[in-house]
Amino acid sequence: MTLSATADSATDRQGVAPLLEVTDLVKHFPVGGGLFRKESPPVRAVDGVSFSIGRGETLGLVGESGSGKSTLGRLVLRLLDPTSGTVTFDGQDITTARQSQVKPLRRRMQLIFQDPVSSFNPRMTIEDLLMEPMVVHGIGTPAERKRRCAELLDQVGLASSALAKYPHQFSGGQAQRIGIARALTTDPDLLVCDEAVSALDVSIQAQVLNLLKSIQQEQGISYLFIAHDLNVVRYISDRVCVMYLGKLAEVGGSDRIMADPLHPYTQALIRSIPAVTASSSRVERIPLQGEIPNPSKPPAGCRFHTRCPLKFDLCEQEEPQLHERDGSLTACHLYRPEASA
Ligand SMILES: Nc1ncnc2c1ncn2[C@@H]1O[C@H](COP(=O)(O)OP(=O)(O)OP(=O)(O)O)[C@@H](O)[C@H]1O
Repeated sequence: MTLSATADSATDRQGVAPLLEVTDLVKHFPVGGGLFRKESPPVRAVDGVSFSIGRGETLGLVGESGSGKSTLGRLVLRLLDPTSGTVTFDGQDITTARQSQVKPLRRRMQLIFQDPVSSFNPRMTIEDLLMEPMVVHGIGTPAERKRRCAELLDQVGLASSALAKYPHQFSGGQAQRIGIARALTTDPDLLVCDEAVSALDVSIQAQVLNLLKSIQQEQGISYLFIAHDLNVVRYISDRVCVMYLGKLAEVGGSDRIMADPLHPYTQALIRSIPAVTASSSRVERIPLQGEIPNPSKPPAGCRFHTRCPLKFDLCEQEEPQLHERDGSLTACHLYRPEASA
């Protein structure tokens, strides 16, 4: 049986419609061209991806640099227009909606990214920065907005004295807390966290991840949590999508993916995580061999076959579909139903 990634959707697990449903999403970026130059094949950044996110669920999205994670996150927020496919948010197709229809939805979907300070106007105080989204979306009276700024800073663990300061006066971890507070100003249902803790020290990472978890418990927000670090993704996610060169390689519960990865790419990602062995205190890791191929000219058949230690003839000829196996979905010919029959 071949299934789309929505087959293990939040609808099945929770009995209610998922908050977000992504179906066959494609984003190709045109390259080159011009008056005298031949147009090159487009960059196939996202190439037919389907998944869903339930209410209050965290879906992790992991893969090497260049696998298409950020593009996917921006498509979900309609910061980019897709080449084809649909994104449905709370029952509404946002891919075909006009920008005027998207604006009220955007209030309910916010982005947290790696370097919040670079997006902040350095001449604005933290209070002004927190006020801004509320003003743009017409939320509250000036007095209510002021009160909300102080509440939000408290929620993210910062003193209200921070309101009068400027972005450069904060450490990386504090700046990310401000980024989270700013994202919460519009009371969103979905946060897309794009490498939100990647630039932080490990101990600070854990504090910010715990903050995100506690906010989720209090407010029931859903997260699409994007990171290249599988350890970080595992810590915060209920389910994990493993992405390779614009496609999903594997989708499953985060504990299952870590304990029993099926796809050779997921296995290689896990082996590349630094680990302390029992016999020595040395950190050992087996880095992934080879480079991720050019997304303008992805390999035929399975996109991972050029780096896969388990490849066989079919892998070079036929593109594997996502198949259900042990409660997960895996796009690998090793697990096609005929292979196990
Ligand atoms: N605007 C664009 N125009 C052309 N190519 C793009 C554009 N944005 C992204 N790409 C390309 O699309 C591919 C996927 O990029 P994307 O940033 O989504 O990957 P990623 O997995 O998030 O990697 P990283 O962690 O390095 O950001 C890359 O080859 C990238 O160069």
